[in-house]
Amino acid sequence: MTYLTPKKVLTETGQILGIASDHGGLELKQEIINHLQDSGIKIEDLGCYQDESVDYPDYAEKLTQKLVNNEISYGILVCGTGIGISISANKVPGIRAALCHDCFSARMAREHNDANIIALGERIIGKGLALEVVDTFLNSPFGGGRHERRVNKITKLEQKYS
Ligand SMILES: O=C[C@H](O)[C@H](O)[C@H](O)COP(=O)(O)O
Repeated sequence: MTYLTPKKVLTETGQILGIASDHGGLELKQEIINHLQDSGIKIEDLGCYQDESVDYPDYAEKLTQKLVNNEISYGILVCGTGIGISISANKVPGIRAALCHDCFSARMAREHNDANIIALGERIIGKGLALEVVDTFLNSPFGGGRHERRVNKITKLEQKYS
């Protein structure tokens, strides 16, 4: 079985990519939105919209709810480190949020883990690399095969402990 990249899914079907951040990720969120503007991908910005201090679990929830309701197909989350917002997102069944600050991790997150969200930390990564990491995530298909068996086991763990 061959799998499509997130970018192909999003551009060929018109499905939506969600993006959200807390105040610590606000600037990088905007840079990512600007970068993807001419990519043919429809983006929904779920906030935050101002630099006043907010709580990252609230924005992880806004985005993950849309994903589990099939209103968006993939997501990008940004906070200061990417840690809090990815931990929060991964509490939601069906979410596989991968914190990635390099292109190899971004590719593996898709190929091996079928991640549906990439998380980044604005206080950790520069804009140039962050945009390449996002592009790598969007252009990497799931590998299937042995990885599918393992991803199915992640789902089983969620079912067992929820
Ligand atoms: O993991 C958490 C994130 O990095 C937050 O963006 C960070 O904790 C916010 O910190 P502060 O309230 O000091 O801006």
